Amino acid sequence: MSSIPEFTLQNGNTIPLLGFGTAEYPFGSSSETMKETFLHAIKLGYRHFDSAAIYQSEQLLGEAMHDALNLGLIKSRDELFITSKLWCSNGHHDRVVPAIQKTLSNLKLEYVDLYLIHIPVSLKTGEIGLSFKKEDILPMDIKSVWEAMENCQKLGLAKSIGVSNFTRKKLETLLSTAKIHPAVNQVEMNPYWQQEQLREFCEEKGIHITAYSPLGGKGTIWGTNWIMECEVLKEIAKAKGRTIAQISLRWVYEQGVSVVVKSFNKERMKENLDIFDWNLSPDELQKITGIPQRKGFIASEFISDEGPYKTLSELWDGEI
Ligand SMILES: NC(=O)C1=CN([C@@H]2O[C@H](COP(=O)(O)OP(=O)(O)OC[C@H]3O[C@@H](n4cnc5c(N)ncnc54)[C@H](OP(=O)(O)O)[C@@H]3O)[C@@H](O)[C@H]2O)C=CC1
Ligand SMILES: O=C[C@H](O)[C@@H](O)[C@@H](O)[C@H](O)C(=O)O
Repeated sequence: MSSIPEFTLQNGNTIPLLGFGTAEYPFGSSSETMKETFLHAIKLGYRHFDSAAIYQSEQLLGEAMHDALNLGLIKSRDELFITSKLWCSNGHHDRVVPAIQKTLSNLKLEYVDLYLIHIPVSLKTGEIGLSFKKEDILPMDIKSVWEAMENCQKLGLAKSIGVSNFTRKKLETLLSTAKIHPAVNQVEMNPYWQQEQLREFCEEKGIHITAYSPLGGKGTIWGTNWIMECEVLKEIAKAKGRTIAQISLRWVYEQGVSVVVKSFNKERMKENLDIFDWNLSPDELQKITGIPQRKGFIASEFISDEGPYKTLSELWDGEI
């Protein structure tokens, strides 16, 4: 069984540097086999699980954890690092604590290790889903939503709190009033979207980055095939006797961030864990740094002629 290195967050809590993504699109489509997949992941040595209210994976993750305890795969819940996320429809001050309480009841846990604002956009509707109306889109009131996130930590419902898909500008807004600093910003990061500037800013502020879609999210509505079809990565993989997925994951890991990768296939779940006892050469790293940059996940469903975000540049504060 592989042992996954950990990183100590600025609040002293530790996060395993490789985590298991639980988002399978369409959400809810694999619920019959999901629990077994999560249990198998625990058997293989995954300890960090990345969930979200919108993924419909919380309940099955909760059941898998329960089974893992009963089977003796883990001795206590504390051996796991569980992340979940606040969906946009709950991105309002008074909906945050009830939302984490619902998440905890789905997971059958007393606390999550990390609770994140999923996307810095709010929706008027109370429903968790992607089929919202354009007129429901609102800019998030970051100050009041973050205050409620801080309450989640103060109440012991989350050991750490953080954000996801936050640009530098939105982090600056948040930091200007935050009493508890975000421990993590979970963002897209892979050889096609290396996030150099955001990483530099977050490092300065002590905010740990978790990379999502490290393989480009191949096969999802938000992802692309760019990584898995990349010639530069293909060549490096061939020369090293590794797979493209392993090269991409190793590159992300070598940047000093944590990474969450999703595979529900037993062989690939094992393959993705095998990235710790070898490394990329300076020449290989340089070739990857030279890959022209393009962002895969653009969240175009939040763009509307009526606003608040009329263009991608407005939504992403000029970063794309
Ligand atoms: N905060 C946010 O907004 C976001 C967070 N996330 C989180 O990050 C996780 C990972 O990102 P995600 O977008 O799912 O994409 P990934 O980059 O992890 O890619 C997942 C896809 O790659 C396939 N795959 C996995 N491993 C391999 C391999 N070794 N070889 C070939 N194909 C492989 C998977 O298929 P298969 O299962 O068949 O192996 C799946 O189709 C998510 O599950 C979620 O938890 C993701 C997007 C946005
Ligand atoms: O976490 C995964 C993704 O963020 C996903 O939940 C959203 O990206 C959603 O598909 C969207 O397009 O807004």
